[in-house]
Amino acid sequence: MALAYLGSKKPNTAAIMSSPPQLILTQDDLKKIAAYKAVEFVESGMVLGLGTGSTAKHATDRIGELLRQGKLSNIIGIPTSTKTHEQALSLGIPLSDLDTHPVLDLAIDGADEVDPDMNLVKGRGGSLLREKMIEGCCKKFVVIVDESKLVDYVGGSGLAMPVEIVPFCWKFTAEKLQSLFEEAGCVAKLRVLSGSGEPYVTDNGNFIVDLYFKKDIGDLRAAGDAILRLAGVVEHGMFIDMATTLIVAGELGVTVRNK
Ligand SMILES: O=C[C@H](O)[C@H](O)[C@H](O)COP(=O)(O)O
Repeated sequence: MALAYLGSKKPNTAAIMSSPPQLILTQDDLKKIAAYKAVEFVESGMVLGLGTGSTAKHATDRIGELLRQGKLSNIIGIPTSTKTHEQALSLGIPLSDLDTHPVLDLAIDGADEVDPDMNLVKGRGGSLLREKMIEGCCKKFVVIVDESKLVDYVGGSGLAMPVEIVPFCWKFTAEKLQSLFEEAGCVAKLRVLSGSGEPYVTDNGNFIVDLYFKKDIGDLRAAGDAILRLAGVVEHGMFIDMATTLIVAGELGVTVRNK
């Protein structure tokens, strides 16, 4: 059956009525489809990295459901944020941390952007540091996205590439970050809360500076190293060569790609 992806648009009911029967899927449906596909990789006894965000939430819900149904057992989850920690607790998923389980079998998480080489931008939900620590310790890292996340190059969506920084003299660090990528027309903005305008504070007590690029920044490893060399930077949201499997749900169905 053909899958019609309407994103957040309202369905055009007249068009639907006059065309062959189609299954109308929202963007959230696609996220759920990708998430459920990823959970097929989960086996009993695994230590699992539990991602953060609206896509990863579906995967964690599904793991909780399979545990309740007795279809999975002896799972240990390592959550990538306090939000996911709370979700997993509410689902009865046994939890641990990297101190106790420094090697994970599998992690499942969403992404904000995925480039053709499966490099990612993550952290628009603010969880990039814990995600990078945990997903860097996994034997297998399954990334789940709807097709809107696919880009030609990192930063290609025109949306943020987040960098976690210490609060101390954040303007200084933000300016340094912006000038690093002057040639790419970079604009650095401190992430603030929409209501109060106060700085957004991560689970680790840090701030986030969002970098917006007008052009391709080129060599991602060089860019990442330059960012990390700046005192005041904690971590950046480029996940370079970390994903081992990419699951994309889109208009034409689901694709699974391994690296
Ligand atoms: O900090 C947030 C994480 O990196 C998310 O995995 C990422 O922002 C994607 O989130 P969503 O699935 O909600 O688009």
